[in-house]
Amino acid sequence: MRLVGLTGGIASGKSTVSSMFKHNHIPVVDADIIARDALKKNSGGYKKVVAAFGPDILQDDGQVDRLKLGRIVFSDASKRQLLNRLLAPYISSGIFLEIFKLWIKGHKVIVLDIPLLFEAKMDKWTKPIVVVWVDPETQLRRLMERDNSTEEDARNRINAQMSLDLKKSQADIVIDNTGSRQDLQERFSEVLSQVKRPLTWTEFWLSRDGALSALLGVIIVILAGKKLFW
Ligand SMILES: CC(C)(COP(=O)(O)OP(=O)(O)OC[C@H]1O[C@@H](n2cnc3c(N)ncnc32)[C@H](O)[C@@H]1O)[C@@H](O)C(=O)NCCC(=O)NCCS
Ligand SMILES: Nc1ncnc2c1ncn2[C@@H]1O[C@H](COP(=O)(O)OP(=O)(O)OP(=O)(O)O)[C@@H](O)[C@H]1O
Repeated sequence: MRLVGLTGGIASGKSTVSSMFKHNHIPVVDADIIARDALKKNSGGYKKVVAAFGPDILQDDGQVDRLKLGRIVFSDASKRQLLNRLLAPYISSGIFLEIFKLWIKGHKVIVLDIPLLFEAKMDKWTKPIVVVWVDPETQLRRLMERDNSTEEDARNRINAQMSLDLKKSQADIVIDNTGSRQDLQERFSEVLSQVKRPLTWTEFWLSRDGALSALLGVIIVILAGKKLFW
């Protein structure tokens, strides 16, 4: 099984690229969705975060006010580290559960869309690592346009992550998303052929079909041994 790491900076275009993989029938595990579920009312993560940050982060309906919590953690590194520490067990277990579900279904290539792939040290589980890169001005502009946020909020979120250039330097594959959507689509097509190339033997044995083949082989050897020696 091939676990492809997909990461980048906030608003660099990960979700846009992620939807292109889904459109090409490659399953995607989206860490942002898992992190969102971990904060849903009355979940384990919710209880820990409310206990740590207090009821002021809640809306009238009892759900977490994500904009308010975002303003708190993206302007204070220690509070962001606290939030990350509280949610990390729920996010990583949620990611591995989703991978297992897809492995059982026999998927051979799975994309992990994880914004904090390097920060959470999950890059060691993935190969190749695809980094969606944009220049700082484009990133800031797109983030402010998409979220209708102030420049200060947008800069706080951008600065809360590892430098995008540093992530780019650690990538196996870089998608430069500073151009148009058409440019992105063309670059994605090149990346897709690399991601879909045949599995290596190691990746095959890690897939469901490989594990079943190995199990069948062991059973045949045992049965053949019984017939010959017993
Ligand atoms: C602080 C929260 C509530 C703000 O929610 P909001 O809906 O405004 O933002 P959203 O969740 O869509 O995140 C938008 C982007 O912010 C960035 N981001 C999210 N969390 C973090 C973080 N802890 N550190 C740095 N960047 C982050 C990512 O690029 C993400 O794609 C939310 O981001 C959160 O719960 N973050 C902690 C969980 C986490 O680490 N998620 C990233 C999973 S790898
Ligand atoms: N090539 C492009 N040209 C113009 N706009 C783009 C391009 N690629 C992405 N966008 C827009 O930029 C914004 C950010 O893209 P996207 O949401 O995919 O980033 P992201 O990396 O998933 O962000 P986050 O980290 O917040 O999840 C979106 O509004 C998206 O529509």
